[in-house]
Amino acid sequence: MTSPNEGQAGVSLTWDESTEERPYNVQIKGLVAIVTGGTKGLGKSFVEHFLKEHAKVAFGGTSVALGEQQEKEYSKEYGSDRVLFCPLDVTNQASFENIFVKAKAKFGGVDVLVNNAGVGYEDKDNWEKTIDINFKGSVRGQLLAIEHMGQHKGGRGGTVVMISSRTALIPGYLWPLYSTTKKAQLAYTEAMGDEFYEKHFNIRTMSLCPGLTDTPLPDHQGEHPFIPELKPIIGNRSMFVTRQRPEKVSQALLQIIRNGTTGTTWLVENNEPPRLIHFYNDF
Ligand SMILES: NC(=O)C1=CN([C@@H]2O[C@H](COP(=O)(O)OP(=O)(O)OC[C@H]3O[C@@H](n4cnc5c(N)ncnc54)[C@H](O)[C@@H]3O)[C@@H](O)[C@H]2O)C=CC1
Ligand SMILES: CCCCCC(=O)/C=C/C=C\C/C=C\C/C=C\CCCC(=O)O
Repeated sequence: MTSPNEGQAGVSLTWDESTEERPYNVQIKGLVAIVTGGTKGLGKSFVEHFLKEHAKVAFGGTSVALGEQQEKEYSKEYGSDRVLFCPLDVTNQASFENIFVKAKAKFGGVDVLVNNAGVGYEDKDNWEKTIDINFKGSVRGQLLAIEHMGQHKGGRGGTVVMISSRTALIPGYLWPLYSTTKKAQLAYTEAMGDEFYEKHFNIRTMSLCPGLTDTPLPDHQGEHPFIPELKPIIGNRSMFVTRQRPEKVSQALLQIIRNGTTGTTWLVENNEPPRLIHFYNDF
């Protein structure tokens, strides 16, 4: 049986179909990764970890001046042949397709998509952005990955990682819609992670669910996201939770890209190593 990693840089494996084990051992060095929302927070940390591990990275985001500045800095440190910034809005099909096209033109192919861009709006003026970016943006990314990475279209196959959230597993009352989009993204990923798709496209799809992490995103804690009158009630409570360091999530990301099986869901919280989540024990 052909390996799911066949064609990815530095990888040539076979597997035994009679077992459930998939001997993934993907090398990060030499891979070409796309990271969405890559200029800040977790995305920035992912970009830097890929570069440190000798991968090539196309990163995109809506903060164009910041992204261009970072591209210059990374080029100096890691070489201009290993990094590319593209303005990217994951809600826009042409914009999202552009980063695949540019990455393939510069690097010769794409091996990994990290669907990281995400927001947490819950208020009456902005809530639809949370669905458009977190859920619809992730679906758009998955479909583009199949189109541009799938071996049925001449791609070399690869890996999609959805950055979901602990709140997809245990929804929080402070972020009901955000939790919902993350749960929807998780359900979609589980289905797209079926071996059926892996066999057709040679693409693994997995979810990584971080717990609270030290980035700009959770900074509205202490204020209710859509009912300001609740601020005094929730303020103290939310401050008890320690935010983990972004590099712990990046290390988890690299670990599951190296060894994770398609369709799996991983929780990374409290600065601990990633933990495989087993669903459906009661079914
Ligand atoms: N920080 C946390 O506690 C946790 C974060 N996450 C998830 O991690 C991911 C990254 O979040 P953080 O780094 O924490 O947040 P962040 O706010 O620091 O970064 C989000 C990034 O997404 C970009 N972005 C927003 N809208 C976009 C769009 N339409 N197109 C392209 N890029 C866009 C932003 O410009 C920013 O660079 C999100 O999906 C978030 O839901 C998951 C669990 C915990
Ligand atoms: C958009 C808001 C940021 C969402 C952060 C996220 O994705 C993951 C958070 C993980 C853990 C949060 C845990 C506790 C937060 C502390 C207090 C809130 C209480 C929520 C509750 O009890 O339901």
